[in-house]
Amino acid sequence: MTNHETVIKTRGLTKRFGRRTALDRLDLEVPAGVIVGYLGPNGAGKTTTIRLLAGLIRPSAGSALVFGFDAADQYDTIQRRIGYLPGDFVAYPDLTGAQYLEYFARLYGGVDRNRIELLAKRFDLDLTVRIGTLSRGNRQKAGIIQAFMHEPDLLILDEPTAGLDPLMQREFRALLRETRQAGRTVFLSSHVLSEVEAVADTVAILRAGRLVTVQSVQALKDRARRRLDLTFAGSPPAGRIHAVPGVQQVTLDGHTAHVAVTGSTAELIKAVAPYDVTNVLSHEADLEAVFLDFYDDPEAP
Ligand SMILES: Nc1ncnc2c1ncn2[C@@H]1O[C@H](COP(=O)(O)OP(=O)(O)OP(=O)(O)O)[C@@H](O)[C@H]1O
Repeated sequence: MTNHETVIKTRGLTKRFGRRTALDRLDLEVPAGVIVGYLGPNGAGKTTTIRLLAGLIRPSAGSALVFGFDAADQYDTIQRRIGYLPGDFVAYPDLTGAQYLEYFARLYGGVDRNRIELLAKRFDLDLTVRIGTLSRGNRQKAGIIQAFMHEPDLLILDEPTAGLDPLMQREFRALLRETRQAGRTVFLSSHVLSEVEAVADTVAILRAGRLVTVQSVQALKDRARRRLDLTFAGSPPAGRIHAVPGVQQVTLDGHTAHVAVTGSTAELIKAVAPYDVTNVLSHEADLEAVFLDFYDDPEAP
């Protein structure tokens, strides 16, 4: 597979449930080898999109192509190349983890048993325990192994880290990075911004069934406001700081200037360098605020 391939391509993809439009004319393209985070408030249509891509439901209008095949009509052709993790994953309670994975391995036309065992070890999952008696997090691990074990070219993951403890989330992120490294593609939905920010190349934001924006994580960070506390030996050069492009706000507190700036902070640092700066404290970019702007529906009552 070349890295220029378009893995997912939707055109006017629409899903209605009765009179409710869960997904409204989605146009989305995902190239090979990237991790896309699919974000949106509750009920935005994330799960609906994922189920359309996984061929589980049919669109009311428009189309979803995966590897150039129609996700609804030609799913059998692409099934082995896809790893799918459903969101509300309550599967086969009477099977042990091993039996459950064996069942899927047969569906995928065979999977290297060593790979299953390696993944189970990596995620610290006991495969001899019945799925029904596993904790939520451990059940999620079984689902993750099921999605990754046949090394599919595309992973479609609905809230993959739900229920995982921080250690396992870290392991999962490492697995995602390895997956991208291998040139494979990941489409994952999430509510957790920090988690998407940590792994995704691109974020797509959905609101009330409509795609609001698709941006690189870097572009979002550039948009975000950053706060810097600059402390000077003497009085802060407030006028000079104000004049720097991107500076939004300057508040003085003794020898310290609290500065809010959008985009790069390089210009600001350059501008104050000739003054006697004794300390610089940089706070994390406030991505959350950028997202809330996108989430906020100006047309809502
Ligand atoms: N099978 C269904 N029948 C009727 N309505 C549905 C069905 N599935 C989804 N919906 C509706 O479609 C809309 C989108 O739901 P969806 O589950 O895709 O949202 P989501 O973004 O995944 O939400 P969440 O973050 O809460 O999981 C919601 O209003 C939901 O009630």
